[in-house]
Amino acid sequence: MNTLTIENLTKTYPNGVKALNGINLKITNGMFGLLGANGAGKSSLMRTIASLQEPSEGSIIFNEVDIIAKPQYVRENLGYLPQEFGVYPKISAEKLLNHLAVLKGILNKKDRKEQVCALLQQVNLYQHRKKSVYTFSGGMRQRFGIAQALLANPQIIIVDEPTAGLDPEESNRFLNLLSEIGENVIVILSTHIVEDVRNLCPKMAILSEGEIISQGNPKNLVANIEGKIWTKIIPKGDIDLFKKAFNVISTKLVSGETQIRVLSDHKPESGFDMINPNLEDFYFTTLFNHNSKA
Ligand SMILES: Nc1ncnc2c1ncn2[C@@H]1O[C@H](COP(=O)(O)OP(=O)(O)OP(=O)(O)O)[C@@H](O)[C@H]1O
Repeated sequence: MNTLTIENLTKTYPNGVKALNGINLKITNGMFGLLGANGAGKSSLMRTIASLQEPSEGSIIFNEVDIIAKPQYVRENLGYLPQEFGVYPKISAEKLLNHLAVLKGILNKKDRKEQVCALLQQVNLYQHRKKSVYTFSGGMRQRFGIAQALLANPQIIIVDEPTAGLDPEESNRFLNLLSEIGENVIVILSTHIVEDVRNLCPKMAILSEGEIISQGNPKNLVANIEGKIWTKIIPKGDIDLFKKAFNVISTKLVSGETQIRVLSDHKPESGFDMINPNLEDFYFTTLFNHNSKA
């Protein structure tokens, strides 16, 4: 069993932005979802775990090794798919993966060839192996990204916002691939897409303004708000009135009509219907409660 223990992790950038503020997390094998809005600090946390930057305070222990003191240990065991992969050189996918495998320390030519071939097959890019990644679609690039992250059998895999910008079909394909990676390694999926976490992750945390404001099993978390989420279609111009009168956690357009969702222990007023909450409702409720405390 792999274990990643993060304690009191804080990151303040040189410009004074405190992107992480006292993060505590314990992550074991399986898929862990890290959910947060843009700017919440997800990439900062992922980069710090991947030892691409040092924290200002706190500790990260991976399998009993202090990886801030010994970043090499996590680097040897890590597969990382960053949010931005940068510019791809104009060489074939196969050559590029082979090159990345050398960088990952797979020096035996036969082993390397076997791994590159197996990974290209696993991510369904084998038939495109002679094409340059530069010519790939967004979904194909992300699948290539997973192939490079899986080189050298990593024990911890970090994928940062992997489905952003993918169309639904490509996104599904990518998530299916991710779910096949297995339960024997730690996979951290950082995303702002609630649906991705709901479908894939037995454990999750919500990050907001550099702090973990909730964590647990998605189903158990949603159970906490059962019977407390109410919905109503309202005239668009009345949003502010409802926001003043009730705990409006979210506003959505549904078939051109404005639907609000309200957090309340009892029916707010006539015209409201109780709904079965989903993870998105829990996410918005958590943000709402956090912001009203602030
Ligand atoms: N290198 C940096 N120098 C200064 N500030 C930074 C740096 N990187 C991130 N930030 C700031 O830290 C905060 C958290 O950013 P971060 O990229 O970690 O969030 P995120 O949740 O990954 O959001 P996004 O999905 O938009 O990247 C933001 O206010 C961002 O502007």
